[in-house]
Amino acid sequence: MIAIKGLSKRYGANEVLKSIDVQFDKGRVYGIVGENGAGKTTLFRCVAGLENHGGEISSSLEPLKNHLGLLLAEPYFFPKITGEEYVRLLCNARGRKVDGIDGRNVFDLPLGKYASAYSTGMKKKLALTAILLQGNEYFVLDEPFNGVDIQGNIVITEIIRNLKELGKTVLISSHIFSTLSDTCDEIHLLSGGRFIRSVRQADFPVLEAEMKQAAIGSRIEALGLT
Ligand SMILES: Nc1ncnc2c1ncn2[C@@H]1O[C@H](COP(=O)(O)OP(=O)(O)OP(=O)(O)O)[C@@H](O)[C@H]1O
Repeated sequence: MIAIKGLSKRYGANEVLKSIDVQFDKGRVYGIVGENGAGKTTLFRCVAGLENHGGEISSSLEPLKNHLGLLLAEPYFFPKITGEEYVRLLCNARGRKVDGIDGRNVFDLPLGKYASAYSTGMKKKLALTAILLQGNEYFVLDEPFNGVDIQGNIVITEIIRNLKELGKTVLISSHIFSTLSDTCDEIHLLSGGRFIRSVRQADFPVLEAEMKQAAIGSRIEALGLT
């Protein structure tokens, strides 16, 4: 469980998160949606302990950052480190030995090659593999499906379902509604620094319809296409 109370974050005059209160429970998958710049990544970075912020973030396993795997939307890798070395480095940081790494290479990555030379999708798969093998309890996945091939997306969807069954807590952001409705128990809509809508599975179609209506409105007519 992760409990967030009065979370606020500003960059200079830009107040990105405004006193957010929310709880993320064990064995549940949460989707975070919101338009570009709404603050999803900022929220995730705060949860992962990468940003100073107002308010409190606590968890049933402390310190939270030692049990949390963060998948960044654009993972960065130091040059001259192979995929295998990266996975081992992250696992060692948690005092975890990785045996039979080749057998656990679910995305068939070229682990002997430099990670910095991987494609965008391969980098994401590598970063995800590493946080999975770390044996985390909490997973914060910023746009995990974006840039990943169809097979990879299918595997990631199954992995998320598996994490839920194992009782892990998973937060995901995505700009593709179906990826969230396939995996999440709840979806929170972030706007103006707050969660303005929080819906459970049964109401996902309602939320999707609302967001579609708000997105399209009369914009297409305004284009005056003929
Ligand atoms: N390091 C930073 N310094 C200053 N402003 C920042 C910084 N990081 C993010 N911001 C600002 O915070 C706001 C939220 O950004 P954030 O990246 O969290 O949004 P997001 O919801 O993840 O967007 P997207 O869907 O485009 O990825 C934006 O206005 C952004 O410009």
